[in-house]
Amino acid sequence: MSTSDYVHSFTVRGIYQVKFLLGEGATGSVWEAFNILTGLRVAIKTQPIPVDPALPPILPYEVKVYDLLRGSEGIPSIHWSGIDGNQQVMVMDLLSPNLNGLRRVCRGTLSLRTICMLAEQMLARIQFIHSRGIISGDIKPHNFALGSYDKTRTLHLFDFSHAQLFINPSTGEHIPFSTTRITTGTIRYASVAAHKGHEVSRRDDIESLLYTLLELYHGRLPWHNLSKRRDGLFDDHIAGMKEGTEFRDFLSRSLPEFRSFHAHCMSLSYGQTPDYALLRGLFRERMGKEGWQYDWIFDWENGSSTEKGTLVPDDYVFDLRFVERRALYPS
Ligand SMILES: Nc1ncnc2c1ncn2[C@@H]1O[C@H](COP(=O)(O)OP(=O)(O)OP(=O)(O)O)[C@@H](O)[C@H]1O
Repeated sequence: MSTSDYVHSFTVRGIYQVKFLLGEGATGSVWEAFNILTGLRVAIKTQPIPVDPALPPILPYEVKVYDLLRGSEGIPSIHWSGIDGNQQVMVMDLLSPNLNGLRRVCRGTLSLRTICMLAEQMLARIQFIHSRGIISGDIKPHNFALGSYDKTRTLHLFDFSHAQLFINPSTGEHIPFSTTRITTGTIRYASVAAHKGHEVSRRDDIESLLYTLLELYHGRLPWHNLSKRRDGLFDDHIAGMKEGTEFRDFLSRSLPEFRSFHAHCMSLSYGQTPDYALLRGLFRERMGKEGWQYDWIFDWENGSSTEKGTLVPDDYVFDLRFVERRALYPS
């Protein structure tokens, strides 16, 4: 993070004082701020109003999705949204660093115990959004984070800029299958069907969750280097790897839980409801077998007791903004 990230200082609606830049994504910038009346710390996502009025505004779309998901555990609350100056703005609950940053703090990989606890909450979040007729379209470590204040044990799912309804609200029916879709989301975690331009459904979120968990556990996926390219040159190659022997070999060297997870993903047809309980059961069973408790104390809080420890010395101020900037633009 460069020093220039700290000199930005502006208020939103005269109430929220921005402190610093938390991160930047494809659709906007996210800032940490506080309410000058109450002191409450919040996150603010901003996006310049498109110069061309024909361009669809993405942030108001995301606000609508949050509206449909309002009030549930593990989904950040929106405090205010609208236009301030020349920006679209969304004021939301402040979250902790995302799982990609935390994996890096833990020297690149997370323990199986932490993976099992995360899987429990990740599946609950995904099942919830699906129950509201929404698919994320962008399940990845970067879009999960623990909360702040009294929610530091609750994993949140956020960033719904790629979300879509899979149920047509007027007919109540599943959107029809098609094969002309442009691949959206993040290539590294995209499902094979998404690579092929097939319309996505709940199974694709679940397949992306498998890649997410595998990366958190192993530190990298077989197509890691290829997926760093931003020009899309290797996208087809990555799709081939996901279906090919390289990934099957990778899975055969991995845990039986992930192999069963993968088998379930492959068994799902378009429009079919995933068996969330079956998937949760895989990790619950492992927790039981190992005699582990769901205490929600994750690797990054307990570095001293794990063999490899974390990258953060005990006396260091726990500030992951420095880690995250590199995570967004990996070398
Ligand atoms: N509520 C929040 N609290 C703390 N950090 C947040 C919050 N929302 C987003 N961030 C961080 O800000 C960065 C960008 O956020 P986000 O992923 O929402 O943006 P985006 O433009 O939609 O990104 P993408 O390119 O993944 O679509 C990420 O590092 C994320 O962890």
